[in-house]
Amino acid sequence: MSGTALAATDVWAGYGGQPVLQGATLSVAPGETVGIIGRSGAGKSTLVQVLLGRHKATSGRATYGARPVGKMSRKETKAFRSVVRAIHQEGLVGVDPRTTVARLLKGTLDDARKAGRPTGQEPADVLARVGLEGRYLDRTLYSLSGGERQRVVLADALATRPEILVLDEPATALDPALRDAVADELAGLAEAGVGLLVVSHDLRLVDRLAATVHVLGEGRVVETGPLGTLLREPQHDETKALAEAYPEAVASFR
Ligand SMILES: Nc1ncnc2c1ncn2[C@@H]1O[C@H](COP(=O)(O)OP(=O)(O)OP(=O)(O)O)[C@@H](O)[C@H]1O
Repeated sequence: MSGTALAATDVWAGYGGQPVLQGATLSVAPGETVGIIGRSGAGKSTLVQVLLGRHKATSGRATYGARPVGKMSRKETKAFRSVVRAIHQEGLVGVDPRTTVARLLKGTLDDARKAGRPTGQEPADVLARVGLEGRYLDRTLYSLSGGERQRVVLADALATRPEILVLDEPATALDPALRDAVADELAGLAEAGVGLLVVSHDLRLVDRLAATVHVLGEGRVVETGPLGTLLREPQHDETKALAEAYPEAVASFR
């Protein structure tokens, strides 16, 4: 499945008949780094959920290669979930907080093996990549600090050697030093060819990680470009509003 793009094409979606996305189109493939910015409530997380097959589009398509993500068989879904990994601001949705770190990572590594992507890694190897020592293996997720948990979430995402990482506010619970360390790790992955789709209000992080940035507004992508260009010379009203909301970021691009 190498080189396969994850794409949204003219996606419409919402909640209880209320539209949020109204014709959103974008894609990310291995070797590409793509950002999504937009005002709070613009639908960034909704678009991510549609791309991951976790929220149904009312019209339009979310596809991985030629396959619609919402219509994969169980086996295909398993393979998809080990190649396209996601990190959310809420952390590990649906995982029992009493699970130990070792158990979580072992489960992920086993799933990757079953999906035909053996990694040859042990949970301790995976943890070491995010700077956590082996003593964390026996800790429950519940007992970790917010920052430790977020690093475990990242370790878990990296465990399957994904081709595309979808990051929805990946660094919110981290202190500045850790945030930089995580950004370094993610930038390194991008250099190694992992595709990144980054959603964040942290424009420094978006600029560091994403070569191409889409502005989501009015339910669709209203403007696209490198972040510096978007903020220095915003064309669309949504981009202008964002530039006004982040004066420090704009100043840093002057
Ligand atoms: N499960 C849900 N049920 C009903 N409405 C929802 C649900 N999830 C999101 N929404 C609404 O859909 C709209 C878009 O939400 P979404 O989380 O996609 O925006 P966002 O751009 O990611 O926002 P933020 O930057 O604040 O995280 C918001 O008005 C939100 O209240």
